[in-house]
Amino acid sequence: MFVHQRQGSLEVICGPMFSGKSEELIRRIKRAIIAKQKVQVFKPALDDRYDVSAVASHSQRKHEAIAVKDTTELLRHLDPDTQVVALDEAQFLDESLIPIIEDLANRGVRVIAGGLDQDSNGEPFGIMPILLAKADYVTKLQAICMVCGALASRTQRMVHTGGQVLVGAAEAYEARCRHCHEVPHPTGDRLLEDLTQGS
Ligand SMILES: Nc1ncnc2c1ncn2[C@@H]1O[C@H](COP(=O)(O)OP(=O)(O)O)[C@@H](O)[C@H]1O
Ligand SMILES: Cc1cn([C@H]2C[C@H](O)[C@@H](COP(=O)(O)O)O2)c(=O)[nH]c1=O
Ligand SMILES: [Zn+2]
Repeated sequence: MFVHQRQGSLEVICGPMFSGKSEELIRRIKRAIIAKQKVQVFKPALDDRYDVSAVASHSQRKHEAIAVKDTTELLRHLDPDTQVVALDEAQFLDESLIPIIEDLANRGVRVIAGGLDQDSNGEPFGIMPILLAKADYVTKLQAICMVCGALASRTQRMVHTGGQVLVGAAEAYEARCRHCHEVPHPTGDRLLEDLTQGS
C-alpha cells in the first residue's frame, strides 16, 4: 500500500551555549539546500554578536540569514513557496510566532528552530519551552563544562548584570555542568529546603 509521507514538522535543537546548536542548524540547512529545497533562514535582529545577517557559530561557521525584530517582520519576509524555515536564537522571538510555526508545519513546511532551553539561572527561556512541547523532533545538545570537563547542559553568566537577556559570547558566558553551575538565587534549592524543614 502506498503511504503518503507528509513533510511538515517542527524540529527543535536546544542546549546551553557552546553546545553546537548553530553548527547543527547550519548542517541541516546545508543538507536541505543540497536536497534542492527552498530554504529561508531567520534570526532575531537582537543577536548581532558575530554577524548581523548570518547565523554564526562560535567556531566561525556561518550561513546567511534574514535578521528580524519580531514575528510580524518574519511574516513579511516569508515566501509562500518556502519548504524549510530555519530559525536561530528562537528564545529571543515573541510568543506570536508559536501559531505561525504550527500553521507552517501543518501546511507541510519543515520548521527547524534552534535556541537556549535555559537561561543562565537555569530557568526556561522565552518561547523555548512551548516550542519543545510542540516539537515533533527534539535534539538536546551538550557542551563541555569549562570547570570540570564533564558534559554541560547549563550556561554560566560570568559578568554581574541583572536581567535575562545579555547578548554575548565567551567574554560573558561559560558552559557548565549541573554540579559546577552557580545560580545567584537557586529557586529549586530554596524550595527543597522549605520542604525538608516543613517535614
Ligand atoms: N565549552 C565548550 N564546549 C563545547 N564546544 C565549545 C566550548 N567552547 C567553545 N566551543 C566551540 O563552540 C562550537 C559550537 O558553537 P555553536 O554551534 O555556536 O554553539 P551554540 O549555538 O550551541 O552556542 C564548538 O564546535 C566548539 O568549537
Ligand atoms: C544563557 C543566556 C544567554 N543569553 C544570550 C547570549 C547569546 O547572545 C545568546 C545565546 O547564543 P548561543 O548561540 O546559544 O551561543 O543568548 C542571554 O541573553 N541570556 C542568558 O541567560
Ligand atoms: Zn562541571
